[in-house]
Amino acid sequence: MSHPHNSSDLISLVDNGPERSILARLILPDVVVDDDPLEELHGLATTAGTEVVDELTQRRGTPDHSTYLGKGKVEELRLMVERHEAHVIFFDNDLSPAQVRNLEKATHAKVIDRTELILDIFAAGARTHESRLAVELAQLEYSLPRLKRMWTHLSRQSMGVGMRGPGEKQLEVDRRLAQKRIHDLKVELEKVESRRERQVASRNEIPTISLVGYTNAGKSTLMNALTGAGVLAEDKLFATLETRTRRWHLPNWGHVLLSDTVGFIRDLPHSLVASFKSTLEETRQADLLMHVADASSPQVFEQITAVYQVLEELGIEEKDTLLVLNKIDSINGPRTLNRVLDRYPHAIPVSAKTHTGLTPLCEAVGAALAKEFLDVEIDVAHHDGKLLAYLSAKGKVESRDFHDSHVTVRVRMPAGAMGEVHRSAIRVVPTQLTIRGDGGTAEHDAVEDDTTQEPTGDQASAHSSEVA
Ligand SMILES: Nc1nc2c(ncn2[C@@H]2O[C@H](COP(=O)(O)OP(=O)(O)OP(=O)(O)O)[C@@H](O)[C@H]2O)c(=O)[nH]1
Ligand SMILES: [Mg+2]
Repeated sequence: MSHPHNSSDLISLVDNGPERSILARLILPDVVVDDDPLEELHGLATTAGTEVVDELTQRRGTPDHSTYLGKGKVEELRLMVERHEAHVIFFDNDLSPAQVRNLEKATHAKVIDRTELILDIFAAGARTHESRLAVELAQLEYSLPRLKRMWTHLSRQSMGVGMRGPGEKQLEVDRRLAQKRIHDLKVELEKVESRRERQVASRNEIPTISLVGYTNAGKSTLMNALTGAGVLAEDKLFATLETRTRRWHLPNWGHVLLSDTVGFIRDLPHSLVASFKSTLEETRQADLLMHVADASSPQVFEQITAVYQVLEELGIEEKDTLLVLNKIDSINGPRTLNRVLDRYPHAIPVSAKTHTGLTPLCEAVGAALAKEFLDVEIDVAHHDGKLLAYLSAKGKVESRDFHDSHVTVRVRMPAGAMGEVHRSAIRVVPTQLTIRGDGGTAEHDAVEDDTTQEPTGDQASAHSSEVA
């Protein structure tokens, strides 16, 4: 037995190499797949830190009741596990607790379904108090009906830091305790949510734009290209798990706030979407969404649809949205791009990497904001303190000129707040404001002021500069 991995459990615990994983997917008849139906799962498996050693797919009318895949395929999986000494099998599908148990018994490997894998990635990447609460809640809600512990990596166990979210604790707590913890987490998250809601709302005089999109579409790269911010952008799924808001000087417009946030994925676990509500507060309150899609992906249409589905689930699909087709530098031939533009003629092609198309993008953002905000000169009676306060609260006041009978206020107002202005003002005239800068020299000042957003761990340095 010379193979280093042909060893007892004890030795494999001190083996710090990546866990070996096998990918599996059942393709049901109504599912359209391209040449590589396991590409996304492969990305998830490597993001989770495992080494993919083999893969298997099966087309079938319905899943098998007890083992999800058919008997022959389960036997194939068992042989693969044996041959590669694999630790874990990832399924691109969601499995019932009984199916997981039966598959684990038949293959002698850990079986992780798609939801659990995504939860694991979020748990490993969560850096802030807020996102940790959200992930722990989602993991507990997933594991409660199963009363199982979440998957932990061998390497992490051996390093003594194997706990992700509820992790080992889950084994010890009974159902009642888990329910109590879920209750407490919900209460805590509600507090965080309402604090965040107030905080984001307090910046409402500055137009806010939120980047949304499928994971790995290039949102963070675009944020960096537009604002010069140094947010983390990586070729891995869910590189961003928290919201970062930066000041962005939009040419011919002035300062706006740009938020980069967590990416979406198809079949994103519902519990996760719900618990990420506070992390997505900037997106919920944004004046405009920039939906970034990877135009070079063969799955671009499915990904765009998946993003709209998650937005709908969050109740924010009604917003003004600009579709941005990113990565046009890596599209082979204009036909692929035209195929997307045929379906989405108003989309804006860019490359965040080579900075192509950023000028038309800025123009489109300015035009979209112009529909939402008005630059106006308003004459207000001296005694109308209420209206003066309203203008300061809702708009961005540029100047006040005091005259004998009235005050002339030059202000940028959200279109939706103009009703009250027209009711009380002496006179309202549209103007073209010259928006002044904010005094700062850097165009990418961070605006985050949330004390709960304390980065910890190995990404601390990447994030610390953003807490203002
Ligand atoms: N070729 C090409 N690659 C790009 C472009 N924009 C981003 N990328 C690459 O795509 C990968 C993902 O980029 P990110 O900016 O991290 O994507 P994201 O949407 O923020 O991803 P998550 O935060 O993980 O959801 C990185 O490897 C980038 O270098 C582009 O315009 N062209
Ligand atoms: Mg990102």
